Formats: sequence, C-alpha cells, structure tokens
Amino acid sequence: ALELTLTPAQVLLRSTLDQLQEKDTAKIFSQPVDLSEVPDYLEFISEPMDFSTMRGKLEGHAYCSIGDLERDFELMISNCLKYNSKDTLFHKTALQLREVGGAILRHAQRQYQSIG
Ligand SMILES: CC(=O)c1c[nH]c2ccccc12
Repeated sequence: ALELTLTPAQVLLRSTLDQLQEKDTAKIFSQPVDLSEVPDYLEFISEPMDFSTMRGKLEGHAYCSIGDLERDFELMISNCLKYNSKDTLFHKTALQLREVGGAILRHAQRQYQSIG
C-alpha cells in the first residue's frame, strides 16, 4: 500500500534538505550538471551530486540520518570546488553554501538527537 505517514525523522530530513536548497539562491545546485554542456565533467568528477538527486534519495528512504544527508551535501560542494577554479562565481558560491549549510546541518543534528 502507498505509505502516507512520515516519521518525525523523515520530516526533519526533508525540512533540512529544504533549508539547504533555499540557500542556493542562484539555483546552481538544483539539477545535475548537464553533461552535454560540460562534456569533460566526468573526467574530473567521479560521483556527481545535486539537490534533485538528493531529494530522490530522501523520498526513496536512502538517508537514515543527518550524517547521510551531510555526506551527499559535502560531495556536491566538493565536486563544485574541484571542477570550478577559485576565481569563478561557482567556486565562491560553493564556499558560501558550505558555511551556511554547515550551520543548518549542526542545528538539524541536535534536533535529530532530541527526537530519539
Ligand atoms: C555546480 C556546478 O559545478 C555547475 C552548475 N552548472 C554548471 C555548468 C557548467 C559547469 C559547472 C556547473
């Protein structure tokens, strides 16, 4: 049967993802990097990651903790820092999102522990 109930943990995971994505105001992380636009991307990046992929994993119950979500968030950021050189807006945006996202994830972790 279709599962309509969300556990408090799933609600918190989804809310954390929403908060992280909200900070990506330029929406550079919304979708996977378009490999037809960037044909050499996979020469540098072995595991692409983006918010739409993370949302699919979350809805598919692939994340069982804030740490699981944090690992894919960090992967997405580090891919961007690796592919885009320091003097690009993408690189600078990724550094900022890593800072802001870190605070969101620390707060979510505390909440996650409190819901048991
Ligand atoms: C997040 C990221 O690295 C990118 C997001 N959109 C892009 C377009 C060309 C190259 C890289 C990107």
